[in-house]
Amino acid sequence: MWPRGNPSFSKTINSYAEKLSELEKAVRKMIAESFGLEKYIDEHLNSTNYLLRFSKYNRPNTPDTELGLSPHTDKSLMTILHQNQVDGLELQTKNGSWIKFKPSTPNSFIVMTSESLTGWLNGRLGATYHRVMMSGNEARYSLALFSYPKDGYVIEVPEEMVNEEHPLLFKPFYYEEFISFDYHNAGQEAPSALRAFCGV
Ligand SMILES: O=C(O)CCC(=O)C(=O)O
Ligand SMILES: [Fe+2]
Repeated sequence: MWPRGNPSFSKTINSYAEKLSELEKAVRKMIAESFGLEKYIDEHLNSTNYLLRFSKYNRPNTPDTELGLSPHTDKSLMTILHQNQVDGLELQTKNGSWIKFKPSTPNSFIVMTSESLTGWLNGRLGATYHRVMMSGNEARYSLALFSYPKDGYVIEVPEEMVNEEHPLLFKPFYYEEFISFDYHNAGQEAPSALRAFCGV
């Protein structure tokens, strides 16, 4: 888009991503604490990379509602989404119904748990199944920050997460191998690519 670069845009986006990654870390720390996993937090947070994705969804070609993005779970640890004033994100509840995400203010974010976090927590938090549905006359813009484990970091269920009530669900895995598996087995999306990849 900018063959000679755009330092000012790049600086703004970098500082946005930096702040958002702090939010992501704070939430992941709270989740880990709620499961008594304090001793793993520093190592976990320090072995994370981030990716910020910009998306534009054109307004639908028809007066009806159109699919903007197919239902899926993200493969990351967590995803934080921020959008313009045009809604469209929908989340599936446990009973299979879809609910619309309505940000309470233009500055609201939504934090979603994704498959790699499910893997680390031995399934104790599910991955959010979500999609984008477009209606109306305006384009939708969204920014998604994905957190994911660095190459070479083994995601292994902590022993504290395994007991009689919660038997081990996942073998240790590398994120990069999981992504590659998912890429080559796109049909395995639902219910869980992770289960297909490294389920016990
Ligand atoms: O645009 C959105 O709200 C959702 C984007 C999304 O689900 C994704 O990029 O994985
Ligand atoms: Fe997604």
